[in-house]
Amino acid sequence: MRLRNITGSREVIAESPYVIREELQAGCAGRWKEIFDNVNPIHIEIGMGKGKFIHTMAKENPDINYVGIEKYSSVLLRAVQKMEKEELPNLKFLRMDAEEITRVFGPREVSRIYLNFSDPWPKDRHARRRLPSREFLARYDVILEQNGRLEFKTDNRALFDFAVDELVPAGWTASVLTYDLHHDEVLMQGNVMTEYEEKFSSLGNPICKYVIIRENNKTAEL
Ligand SMILES: C[S@@+](CC[C@H](N)C(=O)[O-])C[C@H]1O[C@@H](n2cnc3c(N)ncnc32)[C@H](O)[C@@H]1O
Repeated sequence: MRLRNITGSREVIAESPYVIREELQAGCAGRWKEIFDNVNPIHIEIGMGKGKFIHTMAKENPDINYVGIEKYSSVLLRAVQKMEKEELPNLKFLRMDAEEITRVFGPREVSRIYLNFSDPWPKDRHARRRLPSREFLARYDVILEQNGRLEFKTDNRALFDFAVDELVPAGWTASVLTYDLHHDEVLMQGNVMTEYEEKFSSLGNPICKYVIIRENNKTAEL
């Protein structure tokens, strides 16, 4: 998702108490419990778009800290605007490219990562930009705690097949996998719909999902 560039979006974002300013991001690694002022688990969504999913999750789960990550300020602006009448101390946003994620989160600092309807980057030469690619899995390996969890859902079957194929070379194994989430009574329990999920499921597209519990990540051996 890339909205037309909105003049002033960077300035509005910088003023929001929900957004960690870009010049402060590198100083967050290893300090997230201090930032939230509690020891609750940290769950992050990478590529949050306009933020419906993470906003709902933060409201429903006050004992979990949420960090939403979005690359484009024009998109993040929409999430920030929704927060103007809200008070959610367990939610923060970062405007950044997730390629830099190990700069902003320390080893084992994150309990759960959500990838929802990630951009497909259909050209082969762009495969490493896909958020469930092996290059990104290696980054997630560093920041996820032992027994941390990665959840990925999409309606794009080609991207999902790619994501599943990337698991073995990265040394990961899916604990749960479905090609039709919305017809799976068990997995649908507690499912929070994202903006893209609402849009594409209403068109009749089946939603694929995998869940991974990461038992033997590299940082777990530190
Ligand atoms: C297709 S949208 C999905 C939005 C939302 N997760 C949903 O399901 O409705 C993907 C979002 O991921 C963001 N994104 C893509 N690559 C990213 C990256 N490397 N770092 C941070 N955000 C990224 C895009 O800007 C876009 O807003």
